[in-house]
Amino acid sequence: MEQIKIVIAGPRGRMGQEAVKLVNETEHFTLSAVIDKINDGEWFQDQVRTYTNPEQCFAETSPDVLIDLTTPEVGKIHTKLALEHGVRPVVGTTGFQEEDLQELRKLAEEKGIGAIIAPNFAIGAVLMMKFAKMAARYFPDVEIIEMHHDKKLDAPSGTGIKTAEMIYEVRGNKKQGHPEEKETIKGARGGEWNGIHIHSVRLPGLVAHQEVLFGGDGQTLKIRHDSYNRASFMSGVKLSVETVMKIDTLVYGLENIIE
Ligand SMILES: NC(=O)c1ccc[n+]([C@@H]2O[C@H](COP(=O)([O-])OP(=O)(O)OC[C@H]3O[C@@H](n4cnc5c(N)ncnc54)[C@H](O)[C@@H]3O)[C@@H](O)[C@H]2O)c1
Ligand SMILES: O=C(O)C1=N[C@H](C(=O)O)CCC1
Repeated sequence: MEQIKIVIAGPRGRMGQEAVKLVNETEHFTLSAVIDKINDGEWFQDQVRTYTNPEQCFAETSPDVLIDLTTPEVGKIHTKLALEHGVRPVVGTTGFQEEDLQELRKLAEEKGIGAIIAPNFAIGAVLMMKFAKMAARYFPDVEIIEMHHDKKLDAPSGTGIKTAEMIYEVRGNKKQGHPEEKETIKGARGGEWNGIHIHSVRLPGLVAHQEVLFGGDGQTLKIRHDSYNRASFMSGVKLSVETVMKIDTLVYGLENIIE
């Protein structure tokens, strides 16, 4: 199998550390360099050079793929720079808006290279979203409760937003609850996107969890996924790296690349 040369941005982070392990343990993956916000020019784990300047990194190491696991603002910059340098981004970083996706898709297509932005790499989470989309056809009343560790920067989570988008595709906009309901404490009903309420819980001890709660006449349906560690995301990262080499547009969401 042909070697895929990979740069990882955010290699010291919770996800970055797992991604480094994945790349080192996968025979046809090679780590070319890492991009960090500190340690410019230093060796990373006695293995590859650290760059703080992504453009210099891409120019000097000519990788095939960038795996970005940083922060919402940094991730957007890295993804754009990667595409401009002909490097295929696999992005787990969350916080991308619709207009970011549009701009990046245009850039990927102009360059004729693939890009994958996946709010959740865990296969179980992707199935949870697909099942939620199926259920929404029969249960249009739904609320999303996403629960994450308390170091998370963005709320709602990328997964929460993606789930709402997938439900919206079949259900459309719908006002839920009492037409005259009023919040006596601001935010009590969570965030709302096209009538879908998303509640964000942040607690120490959690990793990444989500429940999609449907209600109908005399019944409820709960679809829940739990990631107990970051290894749960790595088979999705591996699949994304392999797939991004074969496509020539931007794919948003792993549900579009798994059967
Ligand atoms: N798609 C998924 O399945 C999935 C799963 C878990 C986390 N995430 C997302 O991945 C991102 C990272 O999560 P985490 O828990 O690993 O966070 P983290 O805070 O542990 O790691 C982020 C890392 O990015 C680094 N960083 C910050 N600025 C940088 C810069 N300018 N250049 C290079 N590196 C920089 C930080 O030093 C840190 O090590 C978040 O956006 C999170 O929401 C996605
Ligand atoms: O730990 C995080 O941060 C996670 N973020 C993703 C999201 O925002 O949906 C997915 C799971 C973990």
